[in-house]
Amino acid sequence: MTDPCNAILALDRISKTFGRAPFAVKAAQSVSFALHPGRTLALVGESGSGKTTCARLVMREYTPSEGRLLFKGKPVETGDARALAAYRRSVQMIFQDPFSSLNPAHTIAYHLRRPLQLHRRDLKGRQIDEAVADLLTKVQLDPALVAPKHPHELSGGQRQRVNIARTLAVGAEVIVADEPTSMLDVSVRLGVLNLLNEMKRDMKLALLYITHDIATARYVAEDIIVMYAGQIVEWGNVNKVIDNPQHPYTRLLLSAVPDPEIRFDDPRAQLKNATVGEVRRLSAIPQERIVAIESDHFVRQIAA
Ligand SMILES: Nc1ncnc2c1ncn2[C@@H]1O[C@H](COP(=O)(O)OP(=O)(O)OP(=O)(O)O)[C@@H](O)[C@H]1O
Repeated sequence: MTDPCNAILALDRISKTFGRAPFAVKAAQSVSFALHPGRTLALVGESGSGKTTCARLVMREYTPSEGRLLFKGKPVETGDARALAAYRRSVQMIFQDPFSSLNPAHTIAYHLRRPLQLHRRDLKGRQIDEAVADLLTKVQLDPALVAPKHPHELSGGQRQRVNIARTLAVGAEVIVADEPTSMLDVSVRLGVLNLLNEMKRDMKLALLYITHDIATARYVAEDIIVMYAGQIVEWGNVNKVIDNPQHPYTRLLLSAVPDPEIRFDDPRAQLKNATVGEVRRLSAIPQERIVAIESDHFVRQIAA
């Protein structure tokens, strides 16, 4: 997973510390992972584990305290304005709240025309309207119905599809999706995840799917990393990690997924507070040692 060969984007031992000692928060500690075209990497962890910090590092909103960010094998240098502009086009983000990133004063057509005018200068006049229609069709929205509407006239799921279309308009090769369905009705979540899956497959996009919900990771991702207190504690092939979790924190996350076969008052559904506290305490201790369970499944050793 950390092998940057064939990776479009890679984090190489990146750390990010906020504040100064003794109040410093190590939000990311020597984090390494790689994204590949046509694959999804799920980044899973509970609130405060460092997921959003990783997303912001990938988006270059944060500068790493240590480590390197590689794009197509080369370090992304802050001094090179052209390379940085190309990077910002290629690496796009979809946010949790599909409304916040759309301007309520403008139509959906306007939201898609703007990036096309900026990034597809070869397109003129009617060609731009055709490209807008094409983008909306790609995200399974009816262009005639949706293009003239304003964001408030669409459902949450439709708005998220418009946001996905915008990343395509810019020419994204990498999409960072930070909890893209958590604010949507349950009934439309699957549709948006399916769309991301199709785009990954058909357009060879590399996806970083950030979620606190380990249960959805298997649905969209080939690879997974589990994060706690800024450290990646377990990673590898998504099925191997979920079917054979080795780190107590991964087991804790999986045990918190409700089992439809077990009622909440069943003792098997109760998490033991003392155990949970101990798992968290031990998992937060920085650990260098990594154990290979298989060639595509790794776990950070836990303090004894
Ligand atoms: N700008 C900042 N300044 C100081 N501390 C920060 C900052 N951003 C994040 N942190 C701290 O870094 C740690 C990781 O936060 P982060 O937002 O990355 O976690 P997260 O897993 O994305 O959580 P959530 O799902 O709630 O967004 C937390 O302890 C948080 O308080």
